[in-house]
Amino acid sequence: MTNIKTYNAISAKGLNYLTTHGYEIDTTEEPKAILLRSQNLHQETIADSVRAVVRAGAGFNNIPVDELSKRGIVVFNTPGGNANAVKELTIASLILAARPVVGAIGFANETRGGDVSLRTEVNKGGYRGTELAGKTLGVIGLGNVGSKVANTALALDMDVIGYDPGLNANTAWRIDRHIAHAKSVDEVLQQSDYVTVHIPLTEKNKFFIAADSLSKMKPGAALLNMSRGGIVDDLAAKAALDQDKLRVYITDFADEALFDHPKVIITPHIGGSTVEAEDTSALMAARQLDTYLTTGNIVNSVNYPDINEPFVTKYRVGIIHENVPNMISQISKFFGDNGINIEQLSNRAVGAYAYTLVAINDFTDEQQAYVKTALDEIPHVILTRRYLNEDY
Ligand SMILES: NC(=O)C1=CN([C@@H]2O[C@H](COP(=O)(O)OP(=O)(O)OC[C@H]3O[C@@H](n4cnc5c(N)ncnc54)[C@H](O)[C@@H]3O)[C@@H](O)[C@H]2O)C=CC1
Ligand SMILES: O=C(O)CCC(=O)C(=O)O
Repeated sequence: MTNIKTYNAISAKGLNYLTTHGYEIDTTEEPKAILLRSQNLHQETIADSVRAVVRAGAGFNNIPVDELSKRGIVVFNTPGGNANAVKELTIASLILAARPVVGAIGFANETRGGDVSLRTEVNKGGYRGTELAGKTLGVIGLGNVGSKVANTALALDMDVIGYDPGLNANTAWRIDRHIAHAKSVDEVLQQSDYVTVHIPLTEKNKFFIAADSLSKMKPGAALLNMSRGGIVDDLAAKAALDQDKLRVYITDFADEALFDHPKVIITPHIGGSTVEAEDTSALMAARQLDTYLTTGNIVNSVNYPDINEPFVTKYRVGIIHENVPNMISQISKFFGDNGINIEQLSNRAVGAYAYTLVAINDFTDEQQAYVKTALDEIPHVILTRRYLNEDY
């Protein structure tokens, strides 16, 4: 039985997939993998037995990716699995930023007793809002979430301007042609009545929206942060609200500094909390994990290159190594020197790391035992795993 350690409430869809594929869940003993949502893994000890960590979700700033990469542990996420849920909360937040719905609900509840209808009709003037139609929405980060938010805002008759220097040929097509592409963040900040950020929390993106950027925003603009605490400098946002520069700040990340502020709406990190998003993300996570542990194929890794090839031989050896010259020739020479014929060899690199997947048919028990230890002796090899094709 292969043990998977889980953290957080993982949807039964994902857990059932794993149990029906022969895994045991939530056993802390020698786990082969970890499946989690927002648990802070930076504070956990990760067992030597772990070969993969899967984040059922998009953001992976809660995972010590650099440390795990050095140990040969593949880290996955589930891109797009919860994007629609975050899009819908962002659209709801846009409406909450335009119309004082939260205050109006409170007011309606306070009018109980006496002639309720008269009391609401006479006093409702304080709850007048504005319309989104005709206003400009600036979207920073046009990935899975941001592209959906931008496209949907067009349907609300907003003008939309987006900024994402990381777009490529595969991701750019998702964005409606009516969305203006800004060349700089400043362009977005200066032109938008509403600014929404949909970028990952990385070293570079820490306090991406701080005092300087807030000062470039249109007076009376609204700011939305459904991405992560730490991407917006909350203290700077609070100061901008207090100085009437920013009209409203809506964030999905609670912060002591923001509680009870009349111009702030806080939700408790519920962007991805829908039944559909939790099911989709957990199922994606479970499938990616099972695929890696049984075939060596890597899909949606955030620290190693993806290799996804049909498993048509009896065996495979997956070799995680540093991205340095001469690795492929050393690996193929190793197999040749040990009389093992390579049917296919796939290799890809990303950043400092590379992955080589070697497909084999004739592989004696003796050769397998030797490869398991000796391959790791090649300098710059981090970890090797052998895969058996049960269907061969
Ligand atoms: N509130 C919640 O429950 C959820 C929050 N999130 C957060 O939202 C973030 C985005 O999610 P996805 O769209 O699914 O990720 P994604 O990876 O599909 O898209 C992120 C985009 O941001 C762009 N980007 C990165 N740095 C940038 C910068 N400095 N300026 C402009 N663009 C930049 C990238 O090029 C990429 O296109 C996640 O990293 C996560 O932190 C995601 C899902 C749920
Ligand atoms: O509901 C969750 O697991 C958090 C979702 C999230 O923040 C993410 O996917 O990045």
